Amino acid sequence: MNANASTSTAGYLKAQGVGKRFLRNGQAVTALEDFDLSIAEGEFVSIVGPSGCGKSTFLHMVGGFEPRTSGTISLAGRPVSAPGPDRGMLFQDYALFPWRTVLGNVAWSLEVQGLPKARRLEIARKYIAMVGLARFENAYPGELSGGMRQRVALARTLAYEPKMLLMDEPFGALDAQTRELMQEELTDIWQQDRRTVLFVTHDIEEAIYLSDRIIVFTARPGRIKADLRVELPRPRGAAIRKSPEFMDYHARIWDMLRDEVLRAREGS
Ligand SMILES: Nc1ncnc2c1ncn2[C@@H]1O[C@H](COP(=O)(O)OP(=O)(O)OP(=O)(O)O)[C@@H](O)[C@H]1O
Repeated sequence: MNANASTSTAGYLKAQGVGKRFLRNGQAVTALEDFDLSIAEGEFVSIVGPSGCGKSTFLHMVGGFEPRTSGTISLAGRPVSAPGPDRGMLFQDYALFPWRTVLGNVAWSLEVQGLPKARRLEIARKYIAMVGLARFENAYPGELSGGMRQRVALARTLAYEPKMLLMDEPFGALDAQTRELMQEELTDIWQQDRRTVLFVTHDIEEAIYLSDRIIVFTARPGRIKADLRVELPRPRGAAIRKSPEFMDYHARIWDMLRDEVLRAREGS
């Protein structure tokens, strides 16, 4: 993917002065305040932070699902004001249609775009194969494990080829072993076309394993406490998790996060 001529690669996704206030029981809750973030095209960026610091709120604003109270967000030079096919969202709950097969679920987003049937099936099959489910294209979600369902959801999001993937704790509901395997599959898939990704997680290890950059949020209102580049080589095999460099990143990030988690607890 090439950078749009009118956009510097560093500012592919650009958030400036973003703020969000909610009203809860008549009281204003400031989730984010004067928040700036710039992401380059093709970067895999994770956000970690204490519970309630505004991570999901930010992701939903980038997705165009949540209106901002202040500030601007643009993607590839275009202002973000509503959801669009240039951004693909993936959540913890797969939100698959139980009455559709794997193929039917993945082809659905292409149906919405009005693609002819033969083309829809061709693209859907390509992404189903990419997530390793070619043998299951006629299975229904109820016949699949949680990890397989999340792979279907990933294939469905990839199938409409968004410029940017927005992932909110996508592996949060999976058991530890499946989660680790899904992380490995996601990096393999990501390496094929290096789409821009913004990934929210509570799991420091997951963030280090997947990311080029990790943004550590403060307790609410969320601000950037640290912006760390992960200088681990790619491709990253499972063994990298045991390397001293990996453990050093883990210790540094947990040190920064611990204070914020404590602050968030005191404030809640
Ligand atoms: N629709 C809403 N109405 C009122 N308050 C909200 C709403 N959505 C989020 N909030 C509040 O905004 C703050 C940030 O929420 P958000 O879900 O973005 O946090 P988070 O960092 O993603 O948390 P977690 O890690 O627990 O998912 C929280 O205090 C939350 O209660």
